[in-house]
Amino acid sequence: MPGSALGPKLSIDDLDIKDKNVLVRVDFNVPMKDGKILDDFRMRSALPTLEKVINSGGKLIIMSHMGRPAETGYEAKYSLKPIADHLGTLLGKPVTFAADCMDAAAEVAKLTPGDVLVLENLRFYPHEGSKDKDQRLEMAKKLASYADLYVSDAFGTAHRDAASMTGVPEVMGQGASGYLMKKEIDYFSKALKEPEKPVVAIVGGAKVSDKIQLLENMLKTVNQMVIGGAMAYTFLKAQGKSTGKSKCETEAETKKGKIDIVELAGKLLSKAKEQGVEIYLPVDHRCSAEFKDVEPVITSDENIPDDLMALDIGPKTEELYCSVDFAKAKTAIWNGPMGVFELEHFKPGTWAVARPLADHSDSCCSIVGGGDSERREKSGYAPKLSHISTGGGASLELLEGKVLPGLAILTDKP
Ligand SMILES: Nc1ncnc2c1ncn2[C@@H]1O[C@H](COP(=O)(O)OP(=O)(O)O)[C@@H](O)[C@H]1O
Ligand SMILES: O=C(OP(=O)(O)O)[C@H](O)COP(=O)(O)O
Ligand SMILES: [Mg+2]
Repeated sequence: MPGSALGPKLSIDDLDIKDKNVLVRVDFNVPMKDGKILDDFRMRSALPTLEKVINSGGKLIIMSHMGRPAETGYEAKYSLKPIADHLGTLLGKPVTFAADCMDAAAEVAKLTPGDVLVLENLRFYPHEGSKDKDQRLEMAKKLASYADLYVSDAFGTAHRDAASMTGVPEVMGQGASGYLMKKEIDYFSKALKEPEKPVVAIVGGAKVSDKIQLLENMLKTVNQMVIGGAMAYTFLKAQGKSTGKSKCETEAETKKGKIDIVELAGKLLSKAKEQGVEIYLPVDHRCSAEFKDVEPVITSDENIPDDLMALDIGPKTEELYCSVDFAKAKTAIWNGPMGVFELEHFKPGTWAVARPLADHSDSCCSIVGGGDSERREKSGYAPKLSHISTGGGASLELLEGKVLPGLAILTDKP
């Protein structure tokens, strides 16, 4: 497991913060709807690190991405301004905002010890997530110019080789981990080093092209894999079922170019069979003609009619998924909701999976990850879950055995 294999990293506690400009990369990519924050779990989780900088007399500069802006440049729905305002409430002090993350020197210069500045969404520049390292470094140099010290608390983004994650510490020649990063890595080093078997993985959500590529290696570790969310439709397509108007990803961008993930899903199903891993797929769905919170149409089987989109697993699937042997499982790893649980009518599937996990919490170590995890926590089952992680893709990559670039780049403890 990389966290432990990499050895301890320089910590925020090792830094002399007083009067220094401290640039902290956080993952404030929180779920939003109509400019409102649906779940601030990721923000609250980073507060100890932010408060440490403030209370140590540092000048705090916070940077994050938000969403996946399609075009480069400003897009109101992905602005971090509402996040900066909410952070002011959480910290109980004024938070200033730099409307252009690459032109923030004037705002930085105004900071006095204990002040807080939030930079606008890093992904408004293509450099942040560019495949071209030089382009990433160009941005990293600018960001690094604002600060004396770099701290990463963005566990949820640690699997991304982005300008702000790997470029800035490379340019500055220094990078320390914040408290959230350390807490997550410490937890996963123990829990995933040798996960107690049988292991059940529950995989859903919307980032299908990213996450499907992690499943092949996970087959080595898991005994049962329960699939929901949009991930399910790529698998059903591979089985020749109809997926209607559902969000069904068919291609993924990789370092070697585009790959066909329907084909990959088919291969995964055969491989799972060979390796004795049971894969569970939906046998019915809750659907709608449009992406709206309306009374669902329930399909009679796994096929989705052409004029409908599936937005949640159906009642028969709920029953099937509840029959998974959670009583026997010793470890359960859950990433991504079973449906669009932001919408009232499409949350039952996600809640249905949370219930058996909570019921078997005495015998099974249950780890839930992702930007939406806490709303699963709000289902009322969370107090019984073992660990709620701020990282979805990041925790899956750890489970798969990958080294997270955003962690590897941090300075080793002397
Ligand atoms: N059937 C579906 N169709 C479209 N989107 C879905 C579906 N099921 C789940 N989602 C969406 O997946 C999103 C979360 O996906 P993802 O980011 O991959 O998971 P996580 O943040 O838990 O790692 C939620 O916003 C949810 O609305
Ligand atoms: O929300 C995130 O990941 P997650 O949805 O897998 O938990 C992170 O902020 C990373 O975002 P990205 O997957 O758009 O790079
Ligand atoms: Mg997410």
